[in-house]
Amino acid sequence: MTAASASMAGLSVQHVSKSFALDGQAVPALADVSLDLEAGQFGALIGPSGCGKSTLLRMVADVFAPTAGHIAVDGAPPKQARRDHQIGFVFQEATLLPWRSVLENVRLPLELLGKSGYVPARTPEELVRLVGLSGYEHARPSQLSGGMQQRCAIARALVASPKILLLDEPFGALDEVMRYRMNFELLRIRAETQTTALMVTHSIEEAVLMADRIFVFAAKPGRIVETIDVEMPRPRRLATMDDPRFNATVDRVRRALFDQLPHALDHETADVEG
Ligand SMILES: Nc1ncnc2c1ncn2[C@@H]1O[C@H](COP(=O)(O)OP(=O)(O)OP(=O)(O)O)[C@@H](O)[C@H]1O
Repeated sequence: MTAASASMAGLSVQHVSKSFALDGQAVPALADVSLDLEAGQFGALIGPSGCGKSTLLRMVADVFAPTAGHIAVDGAPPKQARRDHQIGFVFQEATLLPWRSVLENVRLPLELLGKSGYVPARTPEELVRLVGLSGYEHARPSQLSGGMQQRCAIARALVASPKILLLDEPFGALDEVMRYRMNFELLRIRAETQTTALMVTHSIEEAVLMADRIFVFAAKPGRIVETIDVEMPRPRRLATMDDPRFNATVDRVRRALFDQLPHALDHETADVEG
């Protein structure tokens, strides 16, 4: 990739490896991972537990550095992107401050920024409306459902107008109907903000519904075994899931995931069938 195209990119991960020290040994968590997203694209990471999906997200967020390789967020190293508040992060748990109202939680990153004169692209009030929490501005997190808490967390992640939104199984704790509702809400919010997004999920359907590009991981060491472009028009709706291309893509992702474990699955089937 040239310097010019790198600066156009939403996210560039090039030959990234990560090892953790365990009992004095370096244990590889990720090996030679490369992926690209154009600005405004939605990427999904899917793979077995422990294959390093969260580790990759945390390196993009500059929680820690890769052992080898390069990451660029909108052309900048993660450290600089984080300092410039270009990274928004949403976790599986909403991690809201319980003593603060919805609006005060959304406003928090701006207060931490402490930059007088910083004018956000959208005010906290606008973001609360955008995520569908009008009327709940002054509610405490304990007065909200799990889905509403995640809406609040998404608004908080967007308040400093990040270039990239990182989502680590954001709807994993929600029931299935609420998860689909939140999927469509997130698609709508992202379409309005045009933020690049990278989401970890364990749901194949969720990955296909949301993403432009799916990165299928294998474990030990964590690596990408297949990159699948989702050729489905936007906006995506419930009817998108009836489209034959949706099911064809789900099958393709499932094959890429299960090809890693054919013997384990045969064994399971044999057990179930007695
Ligand atoms: N801070 C850390 N120190 C040591 N090892 C770590 C650390 N973070 C992650 N690991 C190890 O790296 C590997 C990948 O973990 P990671 O949480 O990234 O996987 P994951 O794919 O997100 O898993 P899951 O789907 O279960 O959330 C695991 O073996 C884990 O034990």
